Amino acid sequence: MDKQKKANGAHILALPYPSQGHINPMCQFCKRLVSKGTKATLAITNYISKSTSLKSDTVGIDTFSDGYDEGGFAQAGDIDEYLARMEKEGSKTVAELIRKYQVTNHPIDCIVYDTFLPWALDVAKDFGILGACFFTQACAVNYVYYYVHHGLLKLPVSTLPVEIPGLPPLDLPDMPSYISVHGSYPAYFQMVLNQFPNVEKADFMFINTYFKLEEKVIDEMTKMCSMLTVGPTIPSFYLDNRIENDNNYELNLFQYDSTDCINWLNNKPAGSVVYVAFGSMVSLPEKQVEELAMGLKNSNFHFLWVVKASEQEKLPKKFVQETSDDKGLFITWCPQLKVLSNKALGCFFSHVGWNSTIEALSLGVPMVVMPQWTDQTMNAKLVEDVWKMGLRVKADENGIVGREEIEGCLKEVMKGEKGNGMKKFSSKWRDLAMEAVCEGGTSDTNINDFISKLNKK
Ligand SMILES: O=c1ccn([C@@H]2O[C@H](COP(=O)(O)OP(=O)(O)O[C@H]3O[C@H](CO)[C@@H](O)[C@H](O)[C@H]3O)[C@@H](O)[C@H]2O)c(=O)[nH]1
Repeated sequence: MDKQKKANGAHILALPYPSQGHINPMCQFCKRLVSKGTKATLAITNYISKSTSLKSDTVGIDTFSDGYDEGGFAQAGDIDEYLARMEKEGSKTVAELIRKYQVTNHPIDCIVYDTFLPWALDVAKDFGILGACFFTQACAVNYVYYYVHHGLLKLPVSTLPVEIPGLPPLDLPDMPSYISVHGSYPAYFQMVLNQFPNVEKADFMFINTYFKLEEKVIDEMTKMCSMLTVGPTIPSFYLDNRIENDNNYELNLFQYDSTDCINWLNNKPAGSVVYVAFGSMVSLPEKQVEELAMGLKNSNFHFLWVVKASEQEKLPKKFVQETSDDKGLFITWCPQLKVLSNKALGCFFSHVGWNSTIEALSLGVPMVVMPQWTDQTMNAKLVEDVWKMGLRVKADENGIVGREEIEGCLKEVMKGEKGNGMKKFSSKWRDLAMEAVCEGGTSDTNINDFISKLNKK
């Protein structure tokens, strides 16, 4: 490396899976690296770049092709086709990106790639640069997939509960849905197992969790592959506040105006509002939307409900008329962290996507959880039985959660005795999240070690 290049410090190229729940943590991880003197460029797809106006003040943004420049996943329609073409086109266009930077004063030293895109490691190795994988989801979830990938847990599951070191005994509904409903979503299931075949060849393995949150399972999994916890990857303002102007997710795939909802929250008494949101992918059946609406209405708490534009017509009209304004507010997207950290918040009614979960843990907000699929079912188990900061609603035989169940769980968490215990646990997880990212904390130390190894190369 020549002198000029060395003086510029290391440059990493970050490659998230192109969805909101993967772009957010990867971009935040990049911001941490930048705050410690490393240059970071985050690659989004051509389609996302064309259809949004994403920009970041600190992280460079560049593009690659997933093979569907006119519509992304929706253009492909089929996940098998999407992943296959993304691997083919992505490998080519990420290589082009690296070549582009090679002739500048900031050549790429390392690709930090999402474990959902394991082919990126081959691209890194072809160029003789470092490859670091980044697991977005909880360690517990990934350990179950690891077990399946290595044949340590045979499917369909024949003996219950499943015993895996570092985890509580697991019944079927406690595991990721691809396992409990064996044969469901085969392409997605293959994708989560495909995180593992080449993982040992990665130079670093990062995971978006924090040590004290998943201590036992991290210790177990680390015996097999040496994971470095780097989470929670949420804006610094909400935890250690060491990074200037890092108070929001910058790369939003959904447009929104936050003024109204924050003003609305600011006028509500402390702990009085239920925040309802289901991340970027879940689409609830109309019957479930109706039961949720009635459960909220009957519980009589204030609520702030994120209903994406594509879902709005499922809302019962009478309910919207009766509750709009003072009792409830409907929005199509919001700055979730600003909402979760508002004093008016009492609890988070969530689908338990991993980002929403780790955000609630980091901000000390108790949850009522209604998992739908993928990792969410296992996250729900952890929230209720391991971290004890939330309640999981129970569905009927048709998979619908009724209004009484929703009302009962909301009342318990907001006002009940169990709710008081959950609030205490929530504060504990918040303190430990803070500790992990503050100077000398486990995540901070892992990030520092990575940077010093990177700079020595
Ligand atoms: O109004 C909103 C709603 C959400 N968010 C943010 O969007 C992200 C949503 O992520 P997550 O809670 O993980 O949900 P999904 O978008 O549904 O994430 C998908 O990807 C995750 C990571 O793989 C999985 O854990 C989930 O199950 C899967 O649905 C979070 O950072 C939220 O803060 C907002 O900013 N505003």
